[in-house]
Amino acid sequence: MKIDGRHYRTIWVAEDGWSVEIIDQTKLPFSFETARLTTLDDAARAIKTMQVRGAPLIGATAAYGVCLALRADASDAALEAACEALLATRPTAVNLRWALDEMLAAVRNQPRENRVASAYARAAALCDEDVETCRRIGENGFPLIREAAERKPGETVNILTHCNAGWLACVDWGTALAPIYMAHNAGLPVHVWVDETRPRNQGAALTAFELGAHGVPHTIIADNAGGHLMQAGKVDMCITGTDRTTANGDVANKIGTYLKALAAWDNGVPFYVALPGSTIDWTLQGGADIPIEQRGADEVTHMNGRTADGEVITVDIAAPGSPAANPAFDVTPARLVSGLITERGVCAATREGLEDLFRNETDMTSRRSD
Ligand SMILES: CSC[C@@H](O)[C@@H](O)C(=O)COP(=O)(O)O
Repeated sequence: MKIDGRHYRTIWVAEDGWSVEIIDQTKLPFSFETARLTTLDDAARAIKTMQVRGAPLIGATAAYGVCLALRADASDAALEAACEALLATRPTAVNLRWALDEMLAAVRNQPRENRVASAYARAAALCDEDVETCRRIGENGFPLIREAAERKPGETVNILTHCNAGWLACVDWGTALAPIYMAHNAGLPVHVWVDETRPRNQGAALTAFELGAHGVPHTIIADNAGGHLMQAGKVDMCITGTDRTTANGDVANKIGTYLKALAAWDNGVPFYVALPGSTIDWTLQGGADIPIEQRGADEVTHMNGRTADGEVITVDIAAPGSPAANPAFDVTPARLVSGLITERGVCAATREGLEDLFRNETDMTSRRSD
């Protein structure tokens, strides 16, 4: 997508042909900065500290992390150690394990002297595939918005989203936001309610930033406002992303997604979840088994912001000394999900729905656990 007229992906190989550049998302929305990754540790740190985040982008960064590790040491032991280190960075998004499996499959049987080139080729292909996958998610979700527009001619379609599942969370386009970009580009009148998404504010900071950069009308709301807006008839549909979807259609996504799905259910508002096939964990039969990342209490007790002087600072917002808990994701049961928007089409959030679209993948288990 474009920033100030220049097209960016969220991750790319630098002009030197080997180091990896990312958009540093910890600096957004106040400044647009890129960062350079030159080692495995850089890549692991970028994922852990959320310079890059969002399920598909975590996978893409891990793929390049393997490339950087192999440049230093292309042995089997180093390859295994790199995958272990990257896998340990964040537990919930299954795209991380998927991407590492893809990288292992691409390089494991190669002679050492070929491994670096094979790794870079596979990582680049993974990124290209992610762009195409997200574009197709956009195409497949677009008719849902068009149909909503047809039901209220001349009026704006209001879509609520949670967290950031836009191009900043992927390599380009996004998942939940891709259909919205397609609808906006096609001239449909869309408006997005952007949940601020405490504690890290991915909605207020990232979703609002990228929608604004693309000229999509949007309004940031406090996380607790969605239910009220739905009761007032001001939400036509919700679309979110997901970090892991289990074989029965349960979806893990940023904390607070479940409450939005409950409110949508109670108000008869369609609740769609957009995802690439790489986000499906066929090894899990239900959401209760999804590992939920527990992040630092400081993210709850503190907030980043910019002062009137333009300085970006962190401030305390909680009673000093009070403990805080920070589960970063929750699970929305499949029964609350109106449909899953994938690169292969839209399906019911059921085992049958997913298997119909991804028949070839249903026997897929992690290559690492073979
Ligand atoms: C296309 S991204 C889907 C999810 O990864 C996204 O909605 C989300 O929850 C991201 O969480 P984050 O903690 O910012 O990585």
